[in-house]
Amino acid sequence: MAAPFPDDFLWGAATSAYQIEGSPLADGAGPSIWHRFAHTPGRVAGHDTGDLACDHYHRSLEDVALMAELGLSAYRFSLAWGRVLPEGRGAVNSRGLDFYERLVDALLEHGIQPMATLYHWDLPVALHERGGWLNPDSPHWFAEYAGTVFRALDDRVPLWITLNEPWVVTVPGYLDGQLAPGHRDLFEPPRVANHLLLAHAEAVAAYRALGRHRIGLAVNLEPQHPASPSPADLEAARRRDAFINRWFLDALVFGRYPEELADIFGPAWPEFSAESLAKIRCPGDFIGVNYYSRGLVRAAPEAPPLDAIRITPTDAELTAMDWEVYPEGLTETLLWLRDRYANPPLYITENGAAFDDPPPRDGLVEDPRRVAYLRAHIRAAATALEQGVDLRGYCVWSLLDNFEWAEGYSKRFGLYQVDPGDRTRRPKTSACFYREVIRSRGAAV
Ligand SMILES: N#[N+]C[C@@H]1[C@@H](O)[C@H](O)[C@@H](O)[C@@H]2O[C@H]12
Repeated sequence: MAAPFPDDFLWGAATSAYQIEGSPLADGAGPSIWHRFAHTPGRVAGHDTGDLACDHYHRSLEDVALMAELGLSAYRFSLAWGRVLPEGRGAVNSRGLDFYERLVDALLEHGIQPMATLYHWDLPVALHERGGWLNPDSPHWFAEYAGTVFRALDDRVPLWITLNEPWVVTVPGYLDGQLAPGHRDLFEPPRVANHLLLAHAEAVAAYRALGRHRIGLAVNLEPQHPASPSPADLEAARRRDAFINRWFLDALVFGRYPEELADIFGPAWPEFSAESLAKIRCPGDFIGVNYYSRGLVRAAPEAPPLDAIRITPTDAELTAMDWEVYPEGLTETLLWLRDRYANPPLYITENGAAFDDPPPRDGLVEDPRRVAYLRAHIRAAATALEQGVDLRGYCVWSLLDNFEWAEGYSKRFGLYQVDPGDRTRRPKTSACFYREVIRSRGAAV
């Protein structure tokens, strides 16, 4: 196929600190809520923790060499807040910053653009004990942390993401309790979400003070399709679209929350002042899109507060996460962003799939289903590009099999398999496929 991807299109892979680094308390680092959550019995499958993970903290240069072999032009990673500021505020841990400076310098030496995420869910415990994202001071804490990192790295990091998936921080973290900090409360999520948006805005302001212009926020998006044409299912899909797709982006771009949220949360939805709404209006310089699948939605009065649930289709291919393989939903999502938010610059900051990969044979792991998934989704991205979407990059989730949050190490998204024993990295055929895609600038899909 003719490759619509421009020569400066960024081909990347993505990871996050707690999921790959290991050594969460090494060299003066302070514990995060994920360190505490993973060490709480019953919270993570198989009692897995991020204590070792992929041991990236000691193998980062080896991993940069793998990225160079792939021919990546970008690498998206996150910084562990507690490595930089062990108490979340105040004293800087220079050994923590040194780790990230070495990583960034190695990436640049290999011609790989660093794309740094400031927050990928690992809030320092010291701040959580002060109320965490429920505390009205949390945006100021985040801006202090962001400013510390900008001053140390902004001369070498061209692309910044403030928050990864604030919706996941808010809903699994504070509404249904599946992820750290594991709260289950109807009144906390609206306040947490508002503080996250204020934190994003304060970090962007700190960044602008440096005179730079390539900062955004990464959101999880999935088109919501009614399971049937019934009015109840149509209404349920609309509500879930507001709840997942529009909650944060409408706030960032328009300075207002979708009206459905007041219906969904009822008395738990606060009255936000015009001043507060004006402060969260901060679209940044691009939108990061994390896309995995769509939502097939039916009305569910038995599932408050949304009264809608995502169902698993019986006649579709599913990943190991029981997510439908639905590449056309990526095109739909990118076109929706183009039309709703006036064609903003976009990066696909995560796209990938978990499958139950076989053991390696002669040092290679055969993963044809992941190859097919990536091929179909890169093609879907190309279709959106050809329709005028300002798409500037694509990152596979993930470079390495890693700690998949509450699923532990049971779900594997990597281009490289990580040996559960000695953490040896072994390429999968999807890594070979992606290397060819990058070499051909997308023509090989
Ligand atoms: N689940 N899943 C895979 C992947 C997760 O590993 C990332 O940390 C998140 O940003 C996002 O949820 C997507």
